[in-house]
Amino acid sequence: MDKLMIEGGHPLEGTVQISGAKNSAVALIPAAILADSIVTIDNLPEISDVQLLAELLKEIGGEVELGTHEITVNPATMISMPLPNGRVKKLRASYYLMGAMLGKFKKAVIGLPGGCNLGPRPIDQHIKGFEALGAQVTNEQGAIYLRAEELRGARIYLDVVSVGATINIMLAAVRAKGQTIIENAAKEPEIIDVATLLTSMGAKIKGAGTNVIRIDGVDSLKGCRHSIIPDRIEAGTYMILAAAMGQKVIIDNIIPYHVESLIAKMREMGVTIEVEDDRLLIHNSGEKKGIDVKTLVYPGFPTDLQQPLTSLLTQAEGTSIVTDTIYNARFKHIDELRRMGANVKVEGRSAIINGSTKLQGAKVRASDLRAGAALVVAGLLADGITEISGLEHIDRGYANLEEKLIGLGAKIWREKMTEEELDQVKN
Ligand SMILES: CC(=O)N[C@H]1[C@@H](OP(=O)(O)OP(=O)(O)OC[C@H]2O[C@@H](n3ccc(=O)[nH]c3=O)[C@H](O)[C@@H]2O)O[C@H](CO)[C@@H](O)[C@@H]1O
Ligand SMILES: C=C(OP(=O)(O)O)C(=O)O
Repeated sequence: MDKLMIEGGHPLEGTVQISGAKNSAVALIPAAILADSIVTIDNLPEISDVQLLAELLKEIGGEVELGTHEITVNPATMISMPLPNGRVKKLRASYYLMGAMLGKFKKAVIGLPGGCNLGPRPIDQHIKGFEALGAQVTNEQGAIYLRAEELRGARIYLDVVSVGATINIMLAAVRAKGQTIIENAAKEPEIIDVATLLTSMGAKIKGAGTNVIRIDGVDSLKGCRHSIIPDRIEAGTYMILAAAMGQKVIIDNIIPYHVESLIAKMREMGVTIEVEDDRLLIHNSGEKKGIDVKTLVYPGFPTDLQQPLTSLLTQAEGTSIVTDTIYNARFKHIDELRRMGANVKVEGRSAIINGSTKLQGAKVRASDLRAGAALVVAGLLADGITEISGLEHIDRGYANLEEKLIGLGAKIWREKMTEEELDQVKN
């Protein structure tokens, strides 16, 4: 097992290319199950969630070729094999196998998903949607059993705005008889991306990206080629890194509109940002002001950027308050930031950050994906060496992290953990 080593204090300069979106890729790959012929997806991020999904599609008999930036899936030989545990627990997005396999085979057995531990992450709205479409759903010993004689379109109102439930219901509904209407749907760009792929496959979907999505079911779906949208959360992470340590950093291959909420909040802090067609230029503008941030569903400020932003706010003058309205336990990075000298406390769903504080390198642990990103930001800011363990979380969502950061001038590398360190992680 490796740890990430960062020698802090080196300024960043240059251009970073943003990869395809994790949260699109992990839905698009299961969506390929629904086709009758070959689906090719490009601009694929090199992350472990993608590798796991490729393996899961092979487990159900798919012919899958995973290249560096492209995946080809031939679903013709797939069968509805049960996937009760193993790989499904290693990522959140394995829940999309439920919608896709229910749509295609009218039956599926899938273990409960894993993913970042951010407090309770129920899937009741997914199940409510599948049941409304006519499926019988039971939870037996940690696996969800889904079965339907036939799927029939239905009107489904989501009690909670959920990205996963919106996409999962869409995946099943494209093969249902008649019309499905999802009300109070989530509006994230990744939902539009999935709808675009499904439409290229022959699905009839209107309203993706708004809070009402209408789907007219079709009898079959064909293969196609699709290119994934840029990862707005990876882009946001590099924007934060640039504001923390950059001289002049260009964040390239993005859709600036997708990161508007972060641009607005960073400008409020006093960061200078120039917006161009598909890139942003971030200049180091010296002193930063503390701000208050509340995470919301899209187009509000994304919860997935809350943790890395907290690290940047340790460098802002005055008090900042970061409130997460989406998850109730997304502050596991705060203890680690405190270890590095940050003046932060958690009260309920808010982190209260007093700055600015000089951070010191320390041995810290990433408890989840974006906690890892927060520690990378802190490590680049800190004096001395920071050692980050828990890299399996970071690798779920950041493609070629060290390569990209070294390209900007950072001093960052991986080292094997010692026996003693491995023992500490196990205990
Ligand atoms: C793979 C993927 O795309 N992950 C993203 C997705 O996660 P995920 O799809 O799991 O997140 P949701 O949008 O579903 O969750 C939003 C909120 O709704 C609650 N909820 C959700 C479903 C449900 O059936 N019942 C329920 O109560 C959740 O506990 C959470 O409080 O959206 C989150 C919110 O933008 C992001 O943080 C994750 O990066
Ligand atoms: C929470 C996240 O991922 P997941 O839903 O896959 O656990 C994330 O990407 O920040």
